[in-house]
Amino acid sequence: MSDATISPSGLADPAARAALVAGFDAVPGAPKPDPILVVDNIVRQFGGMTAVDVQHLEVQRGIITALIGPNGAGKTTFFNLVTGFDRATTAGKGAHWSFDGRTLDKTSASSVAKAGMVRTFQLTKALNAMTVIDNMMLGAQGQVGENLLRSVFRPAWRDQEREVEAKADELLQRFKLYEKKYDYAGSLSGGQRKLLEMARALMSDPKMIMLDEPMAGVNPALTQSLLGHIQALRDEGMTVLFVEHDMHVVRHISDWVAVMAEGRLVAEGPADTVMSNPAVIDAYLGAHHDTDLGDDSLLSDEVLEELAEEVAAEDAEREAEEQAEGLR
Ligand SMILES: Nc1ncnc2c1ncn2[C@@H]1O[C@H](COP(=O)(O)OP(=O)(O)OP(=O)(O)O)[C@@H](O)[C@H]1O
Repeated sequence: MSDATISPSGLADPAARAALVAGFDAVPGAPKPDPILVVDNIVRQFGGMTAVDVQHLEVQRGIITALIGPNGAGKTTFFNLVTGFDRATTAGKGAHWSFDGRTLDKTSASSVAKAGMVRTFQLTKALNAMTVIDNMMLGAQGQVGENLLRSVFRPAWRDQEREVEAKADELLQRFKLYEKKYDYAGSLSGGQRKLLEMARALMSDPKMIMLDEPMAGVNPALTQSLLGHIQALRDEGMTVLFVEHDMHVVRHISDWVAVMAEGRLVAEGPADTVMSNPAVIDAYLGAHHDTDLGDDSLLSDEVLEELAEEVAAEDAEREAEEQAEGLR
């Protein structure tokens, strides 16, 4: 570890974080002083379509990194691959990724979670039909044994269960869900479910948490609360990697931003730098994606002119086609 890396108490000090990220090159695949996740040559094809082709990515320990990109860029597929929920087309053919120094290429999803890298999922129907506390207990599966039912017959299990429940209670208090402990997860609001997903992920004491669109469908008041929780986790020393479409959120909490487009990593850097990077603007506009990049100044005269030219060219092409049709 270099001197620029995190202190045991985490990177709560904004100046320390700014100093740390100032040391990274703002280029795709940039090396970092103390990466917790290192990915090489991870490719995923579906039929003839390449959904992910990431040649090298390092995620720095102890900070919040946002993974952004237009719809279909491959962000969720990338999450699935590194967490063992999907298999790279290059598996066994040069794909390599390691977490906290441990190779994960051939590791199952549950082993990845045990290694300390957890991701959130939308609550499925099955989980909606369970109570909040049962969801939490499920999040701790690795601790009470691979198979909860089998564990029932172990004498030590009851004690362990009590310990795990105490931990669940603590997390539910922290995420303001304790009053809902015995409610069905399906009865929670969208925002509360996001909080539950996060709380459940924390049951396994991860070193890194991966959040897939944590703010989607959350009302503004709860968004603030979720953002606060994410920042608090980082301040306590956890590494956060999150996918998000809301660029205001990305600007607000990210220490570093990685950008994917058409499966590839196309840019990296601090939020302000990345969002004014022409490759990023192209990726979003080129995908005809109407994402608000969170800063109207991005729509410079130059960009507006380019857009007007593109629209005019498309109109002219359409007119020419219509005329040709008319002549037939
Ligand atoms: N199981 C699958 N079978 C076939 N194609 C898939 C599958 N999963 C993803 N894809 C395709 O791979 C590409 C990347 O999808 P992915 O969901 O990873 O993108 P994303 O960046 O997460 O998009 P969004 O922001 O819209 O969630 C898309 O073109 C998608 O249609």
